[in-house]
Amino acid sequence: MPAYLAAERAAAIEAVERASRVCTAVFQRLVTEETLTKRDKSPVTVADFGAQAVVNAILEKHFPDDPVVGEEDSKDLQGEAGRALCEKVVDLVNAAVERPMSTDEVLRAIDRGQYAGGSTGRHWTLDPIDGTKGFLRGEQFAVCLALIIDGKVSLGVVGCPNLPFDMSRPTEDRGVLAVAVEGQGAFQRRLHADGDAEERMHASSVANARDASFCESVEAGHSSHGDSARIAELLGITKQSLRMDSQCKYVAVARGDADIYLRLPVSSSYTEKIWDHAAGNIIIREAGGRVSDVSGEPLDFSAGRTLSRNKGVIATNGRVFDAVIAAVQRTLGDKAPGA
Ligand SMILES: Nc1ncnc2c1ncn2[C@@H]1O[C@H](COP(=O)(O)OS(=O)(=O)O)[C@@H](OP(=O)(O)O)[C@H]1O
Ligand SMILES: [Mg+2]
Ligand SMILES: [Mg+2]
Ligand SMILES: [Mg+2]
Repeated sequence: MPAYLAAERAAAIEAVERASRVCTAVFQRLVTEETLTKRDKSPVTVADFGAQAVVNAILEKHFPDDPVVGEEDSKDLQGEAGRALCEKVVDLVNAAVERPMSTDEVLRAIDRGQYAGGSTGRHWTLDPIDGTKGFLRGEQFAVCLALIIDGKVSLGVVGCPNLPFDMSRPTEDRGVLAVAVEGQGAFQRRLHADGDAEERMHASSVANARDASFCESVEAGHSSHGDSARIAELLGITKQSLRMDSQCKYVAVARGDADIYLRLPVSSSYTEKIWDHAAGNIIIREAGGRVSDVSGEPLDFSAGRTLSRNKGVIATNGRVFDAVIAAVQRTLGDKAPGA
C-alpha cells in the first residue's frame, strides 16, 4: 500500500520544482543591475504570478477538487493596464508547463488561489515566492506549498533554489528541497535531482539555550531585532545569528544549522499569513523541533487565510523550547505588543 499522502507528496514536489525553475529563469533574465538600482520590483512580480500559475495548474491536474489559499491574485494582470505584465507571465508559464496555456487559463490558474481557508476538509496553501526581497538580492527565497487537512498542516514542501545543501560548504551545491508528511519525518533532497535520494533532517540536539544560535529575518520590519537581542541576553546566547529571508529559516532550524527562529511581532496590527508558515511548520515538527506563537500556543491554521489567533512565531529544536518561551514572555510581557 502506498504511504499516507504519497501522491500528494509527489505532486507537491513536482509543482515546487517547476515553480523554482520559473523563479530562477526570471532571475537570470530579468534581475539586472538596472532593476536592482532602480528598486524595480517587476521581476519578482512576474515570477510571483508565473510560479503561482504553474503550481496551481499542476495541483488542478492531480487534485481537481482541492481548493488553494495562494498569496497572489490576477487583479494586476487584468485589462489594458495589466496587459504587458500579463503577456510576460503567460510566456513564462508556457516555457514551464507541458501543455500550452491560454491567457485565460493562466489567469484562472492564478485565481484558483482565492480560497478562504478554514477548519474543515482539505486545502493547499501556496507562497509562490517567499522572501521576495531575498529573491531580488540573489539571496535566499523559497517556493512554499503545504496541504492542510481539517485545519492541520499535513504535508509541506519548501523549495530553496539558493540554499547550500551543506552549510559547511556555503558556496557549493546550492538548491535544496525540504519535504515533510505528518508522521513520516522531514527530509531534504537536491532541488532538480535526477533520482529520489533524500536525507533525513534532524533539528539540533543543543539542550542548553546558552549554546544555541538564532536564525532571523534580514528585515527588521518583519521581526523585532531589538527584542531578539534582549532575549539572546536573557538566554546567555553569544553565537552570531544566521540571517536569511524566507522559509529557508525553518529549513535551517530543521537541519540544525541554527537552533531558534524568532519572528517577534513588530506591530499589533500585522497578522501573519498561513502561506508564510504552513510548510515550514510541519518541516520543523517532523524534524523533532517545536513551533508555537509568542505565548507558547501552537499555530492555528484553521482560522482562514491568516493566523489571526496567534501573535508571532517561535520555532526551536524542541529541547530549548521552554527556556526560549520563558525569555520571550519576560521580554514581551514588559511592554505593549509591537511597542
Ligand atoms: N510587517 C510584517 N511583519 C511580518 N511579516 C511581514 C510583514 N510584512 C510582510 N511580511 C511577510 O514577510 C514575508 C517574508 O518574510 P521573511 O522572513 O522572508 O522576511 S525577510 O524577507 O527576511 O525580512 C513576506 O512574504 P513574501 O511577500 O512572500 O516575501 C510577507 O508576507
Ligand atoms: Mg511570504
Ligand atoms: Mg510571496
Ligand atoms: Mg508578498
